[in-house]
Amino acid sequence: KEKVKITKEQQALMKVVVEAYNRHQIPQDVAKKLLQEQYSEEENFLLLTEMATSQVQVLVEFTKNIPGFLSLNHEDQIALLKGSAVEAMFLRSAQVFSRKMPNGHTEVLEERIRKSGISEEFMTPMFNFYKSIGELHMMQEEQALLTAIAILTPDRPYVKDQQAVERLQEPMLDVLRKLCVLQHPQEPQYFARLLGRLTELRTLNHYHAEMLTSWRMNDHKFTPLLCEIWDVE
Ligand SMILES: O=C(NC1CCCCC1)[C@H]([C@@H]1CCCCO1)n1c(-c2ccc(Cl)cc2)nc2cc(F)c(Cl)cc21
Repeated sequence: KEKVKITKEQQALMKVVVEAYNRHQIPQDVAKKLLQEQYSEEENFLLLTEMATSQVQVLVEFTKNIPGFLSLNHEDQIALLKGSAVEAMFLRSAQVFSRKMPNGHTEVLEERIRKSGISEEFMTPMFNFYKSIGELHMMQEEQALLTAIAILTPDRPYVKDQQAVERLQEPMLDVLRKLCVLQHPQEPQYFARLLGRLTELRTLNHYHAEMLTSWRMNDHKFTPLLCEIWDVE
């Protein structure tokens, strides 16, 4: 049985990505806000657009710290950010939802989100994803690497030099694979399950614009940054 070993370079790569991920947290805790009180549909929509806007800014800062990203062709940097921003937002929402909370808090959180104004039809796919992320009990290293791997997806629309993106994504996949083997020796399929979540994330991509425009309220206002990043307005 070959001994899996993380090399010095891979340790260094992981350290850079995890530190960048932890440095760029979402400012105020949206879960705490939602647990404190029940907001109206308009207030929930405003909360989401504010949180999502600040998350995009955080995502850009995180991405700039991914080794090699700033050496990519500039149009490709934009294409990768635009292509992954919604997935990163759902991935972060799933991680927030899956955090260990005092008894009953997750149920309150789920209830508040179900009543926040999102159309019924999107609840099942969204919460199925949140629960499948929760079942993985991901470590922060795995969360950071998975987010970096999602950003460095070579086949996003409009990416010209896909090979250059693959050359950045592969080392991340290698170190994540080794980390999964070392941290979850009883679960040989754990790495494959993690990557399977990225496939599930892409399906949420299809829904996100409709989730927003079908929010139970009139006159949906988006920030200019969200209009850029999300296919709305
Ligand atoms: O603000 C949210 N998420 C931010 C986004 C940036 C990163 C941090 C988390 C939303 C809030 C939920 C209440 C209604 C207003 O939206 N949200 C979504 C969500 C995301 C996309 C759509 Cl279209 C619909 C709902 N899922 C969440 C799961 C959670 F656990 C928590 Cl705490 C909040 C969550």
